[in-house]
Amino acid sequence: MSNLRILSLSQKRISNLRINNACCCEIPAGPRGSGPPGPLRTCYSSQAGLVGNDVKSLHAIINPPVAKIRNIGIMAHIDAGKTTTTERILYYSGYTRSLGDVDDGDTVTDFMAQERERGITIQSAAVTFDWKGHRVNLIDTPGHVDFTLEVERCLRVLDGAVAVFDASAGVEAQSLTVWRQADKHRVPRICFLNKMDKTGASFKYAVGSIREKLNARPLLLQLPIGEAKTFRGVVDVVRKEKLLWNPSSADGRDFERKPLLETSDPELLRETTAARNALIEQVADLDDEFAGLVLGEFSEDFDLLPAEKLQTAIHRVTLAQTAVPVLCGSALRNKGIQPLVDAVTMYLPSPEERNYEFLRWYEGDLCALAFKVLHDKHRGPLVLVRVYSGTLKPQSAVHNISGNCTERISRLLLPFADQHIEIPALTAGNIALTVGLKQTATGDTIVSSKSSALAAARRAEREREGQHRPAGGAERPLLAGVEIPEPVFFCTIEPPSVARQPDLDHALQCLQREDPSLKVRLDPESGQTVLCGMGELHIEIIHDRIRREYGLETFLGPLQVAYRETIVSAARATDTLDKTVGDRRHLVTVELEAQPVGTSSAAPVARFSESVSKDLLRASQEAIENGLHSACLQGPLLGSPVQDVAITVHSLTVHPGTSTTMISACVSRCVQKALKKADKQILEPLMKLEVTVTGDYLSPVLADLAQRRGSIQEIQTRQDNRVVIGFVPLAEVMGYSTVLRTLTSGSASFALELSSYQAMNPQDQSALLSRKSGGL
Ligand SMILES: Nc1nc2c(ncn2[C@@H]2O[C@H](COP(=O)(O)OP(=O)(O)OP(=O)(O)O)[C@@H](O)[C@H]2O)c(=O)[nH]1
Repeated sequence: MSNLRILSLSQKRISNLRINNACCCEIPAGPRGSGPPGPLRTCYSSQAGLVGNDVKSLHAIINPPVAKIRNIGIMAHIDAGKTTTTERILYYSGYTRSLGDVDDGDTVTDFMAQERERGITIQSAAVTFDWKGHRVNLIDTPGHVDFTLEVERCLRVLDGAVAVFDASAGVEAQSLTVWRQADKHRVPRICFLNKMDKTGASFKYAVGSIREKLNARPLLLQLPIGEAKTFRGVVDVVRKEKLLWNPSSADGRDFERKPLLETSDPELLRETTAARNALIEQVADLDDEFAGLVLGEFSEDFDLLPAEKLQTAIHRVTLAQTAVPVLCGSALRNKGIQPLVDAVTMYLPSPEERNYEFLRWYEGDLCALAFKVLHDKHRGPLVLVRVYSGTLKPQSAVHNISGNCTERISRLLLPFADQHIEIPALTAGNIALTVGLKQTATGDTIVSSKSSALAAARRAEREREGQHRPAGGAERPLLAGVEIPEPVFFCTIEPPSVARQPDLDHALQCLQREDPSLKVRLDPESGQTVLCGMGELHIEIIHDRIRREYGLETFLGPLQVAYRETIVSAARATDTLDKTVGDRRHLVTVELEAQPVGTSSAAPVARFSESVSKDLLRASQEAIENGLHSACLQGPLLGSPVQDVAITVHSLTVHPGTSTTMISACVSRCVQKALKKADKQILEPLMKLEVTVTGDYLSPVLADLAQRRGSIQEIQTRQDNRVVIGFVPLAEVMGYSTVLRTLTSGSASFALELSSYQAMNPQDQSALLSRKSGGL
């Protein structure tokens, strides 16, 4: 028991303990650091009684006070250094005993084999650690555009985020995208300007780009001491102290904090005083309470204003999202990470400081969101959940509102990358993995029981009525799910033999539960399975995972762009279906018109003329709409989905006894006839492209883009680089990374993001159609 008591003293010491499932404790014989490098395999049983008098202290670790919890994410542009920053944070928090390195492929959060090989973060891994009395649940999010859904899914459950930027590049395309996503979910943020050691790093430039591109108000809480090669440490503007890292300390653990003095640092002190005064004025402008303080007691001398008062006001301003604290450092050179984690605990909100409106409907009863599903070979599906209210317990039944099913949770685990600690309960504000939920998918809302869901629904409905808001959806008060973007690429996938098709179906089913941006469909003509994904990398990784995790060597067909189709003129059609099945006659006649609609609408808009009898419509509206939808799944030109169309049903006659399936079939066939008659148009995905290139390679890049039907919007100057911003059809940038590497000797980088679907011009459209009909 005495060993367990150590747990209550310092969470850090957990890493020195090894407690197996039978709850016998073991302290490693060797000194700290003598074991194998990498994460420790710490886990303990939650069985009652086993921990005796230490239950209370153990609980403090497992379920810390909610005010001390920080659910945060790290978000940024690809390669800005999120993974390296996370690794440093885990190391300094005591959870890892060696510094992982993305370049050597041994990081904790990039635990999937492909991530290690490719050096990118595919899945956001959730890790939990403690920092100076705070519990931090940290989710490392991927930066590649193919995985924006992962970012979005994580933002949904975060209370705060750290935006990491490359200080030599400032705000890049993908940072802008994630910033907008964080705005949408109203997630308070702090900024970390990483790579201050890199040639070309510029604090001033990076801060300027936050102001201009993100339209945010940066609060400079630090100033760098030196830049690029000379970067040595940072100045804490709030406290007027310098933090210098010991150059002989290999891991950056060792740094000293000293007040700035007139005698030793006159210039730095002057600069810091000016920055502090500017910070105080800026915060006072944004926070009335702080303004009162500044204008009253401390108006004569800001130096007298206690740092704590300024920090509290910065916390409020960060929470209100009227400004963003900015810090800097170099994760790779181990500088600036500890103050960054201090800032996370100091300025980012605890769960109880966020205003989640749905909480009052549950009145303290369980309400949780499943935000990620992982498949573990041994434990089956693991579902990452965030609890918003109430308590989640193992060995208990829960109700999934979204899936309308009741399931059983067998165990609860605190995630530490691929290491997990078993816990006896999960309280509001926390994030953990559940074992046992077999049907729950990403984005599902979990409550204690069906009756609890109904009670919450009634409260939500009453509230809407009270506010005279339109009813709707109140019967199922779901936490807002994550919007799933439409895939832009697809290809066929084949198992190694027909006998392995069920194995492939199983693998794809599991992968889809994990990753809702992956879509799988069956090609009705060829009978082949088709994978639809967000990008080349996305599909490549799915292919790789099927091989590694499910032992299936599959064959992918050529990667194809997911086009859409629409019509540009109206067309009318009539159809009759007359079929006798057994002794039952099914007879339907329909007349309808397909028209283009101006506004963007993925699903067909259904309209009914007055002549369609109301009774008939009531009985068959669902069947008609099913028919419309199925007809629009495959357009007449390429078999791509048809969008931006309205279908008006002018007349409908149905023989008594006709089944609804036959009505759907007749309507579907008739819509296809009308679509065939109309003038048709192919829509292609248009990508927003940002290429960062040095001046000498600008011309070849522009010439190449012109040949790719690209249109250039502007060319910005960013330090020594040129940033080309424009639009280019997706079909023209397949394999662009290889081309760009060759064109620029590997010196350029680019980011792509789906902008819209645009109409192809007639020549390009007929060239595409003849290519397709020629089987090319
Ligand atoms: N010079 C310098 N390089 C850094 C720093 N931090 C990270 N890097 C390097 O930048 C590259 C990308 O780092 P990661 O940590 O993988 O970046 P990421 O943002 O997690 O990348 P994704 O997971 O692919 O989105 C690696 O080669 C790192 O070694 C830094 O502070 N200074």
